Amino acid sequence: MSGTIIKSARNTPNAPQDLGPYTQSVAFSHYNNIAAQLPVDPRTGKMIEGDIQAQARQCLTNIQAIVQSIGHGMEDMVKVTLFLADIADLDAVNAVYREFFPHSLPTRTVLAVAALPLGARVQMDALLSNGEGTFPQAPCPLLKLARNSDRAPQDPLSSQSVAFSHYNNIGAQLPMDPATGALVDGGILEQAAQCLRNIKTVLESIDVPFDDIVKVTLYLTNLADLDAVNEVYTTFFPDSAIARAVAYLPARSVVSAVALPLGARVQMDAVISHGDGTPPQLVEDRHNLVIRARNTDQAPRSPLHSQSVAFSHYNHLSAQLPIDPATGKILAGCVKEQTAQCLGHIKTIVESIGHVMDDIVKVNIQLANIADLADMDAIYTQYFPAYLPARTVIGVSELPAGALVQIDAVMSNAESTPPQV
Ligand SMILES: CC(=[NH2+])C(=O)[O-]
Repeated sequence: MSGTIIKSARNTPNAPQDLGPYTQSVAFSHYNNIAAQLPVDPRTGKMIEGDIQAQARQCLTNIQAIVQSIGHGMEDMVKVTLFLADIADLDAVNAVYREFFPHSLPTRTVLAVAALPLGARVQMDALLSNGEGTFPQAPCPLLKLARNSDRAPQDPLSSQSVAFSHYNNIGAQLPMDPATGALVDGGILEQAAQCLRNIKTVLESIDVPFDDIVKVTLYLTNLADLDAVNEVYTTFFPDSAIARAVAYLPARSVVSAVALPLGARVQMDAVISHGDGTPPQLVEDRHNLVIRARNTDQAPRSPLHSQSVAFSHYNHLSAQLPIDPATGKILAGCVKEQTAQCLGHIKTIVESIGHVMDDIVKVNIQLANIADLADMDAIYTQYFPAYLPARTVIGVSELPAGALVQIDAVMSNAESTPPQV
């Protein structure tokens, strides 16, 4: 599809530019993907001195500088993901976070991870609404819709769902009972079921079917819980008779967190197709909504997710582990070989649906050892020689079967799926 897609990849000197091979913001269609921001002062290119609040303020100042450099404001934010080195820092970060979102709260996902680049204590990435669009969309005034329901857990610092254009974003749902505001009793099975029930409740509150989910990210504090979570997951997906008939499963990524808010063992966030859109799309468009889930035998298949799920002008790719196609097992090799294997799978999936790597707008990378970052980058840049997507890198405590790296991606989808407006 290269050549028909016009992405807008932009950098400003008012935010850090040279911390890795990424573009600060990559806009396509009605969304703009903001690369993870570290607490680095753009004037020195170095981590700032200071406590966790100073670090949080610098991350948000960098995001604000990027957003303002492209004519937007923080009120246009749809989603923020907040990565902490220590979950105990959350209250301190929240106090700063609130200052940057006085009026309109994006959805939010919070997790503590094993390590962040440069030894930072905090990092944040973001998704921005992009009403002006990129070619082939014409600029038009669009409304962002942030909605909350009393029937799902309330979070004073996150909207439950923020819809814009043809997508809706659901903030991370903890296994919280909305009636008590506390975690549900029980173990991982009960917690996983409550996360999914909360997502379902949020969707019902805005009259959106569960199978309109295109991507789910699971955050687990212990990967040994994954089989139990999957057991519950498959009782929720597919949901409707139509989705069961085609065995529809959203794209999916699993992230190993060191800790989650409230001491939860699991949380989940989701990206939703939004057939009715926000104005000027028509509610009637919902009836023509097409979600295109695709798999190729040339890349690892899973009974738990589709390799790629396209809707409207975006396509979501499931996280790719460095699975060796010859053995079906994690490639026995160093991080460079494993990175090439993950990106090789992504390239195969991308090409199987008629796209090229340059159509990718955002990449998320999990490293088992953050010290592998430079080696991973050495391979990464070979896959993006001409243009660099926005990007987020985290160090995780664990990856399945001892893998060293896992990578997922979001891709522009200029051909679109109906409704085409
Ligand atoms: C710092 C960052 N966003 C990256 O991808 O290396």
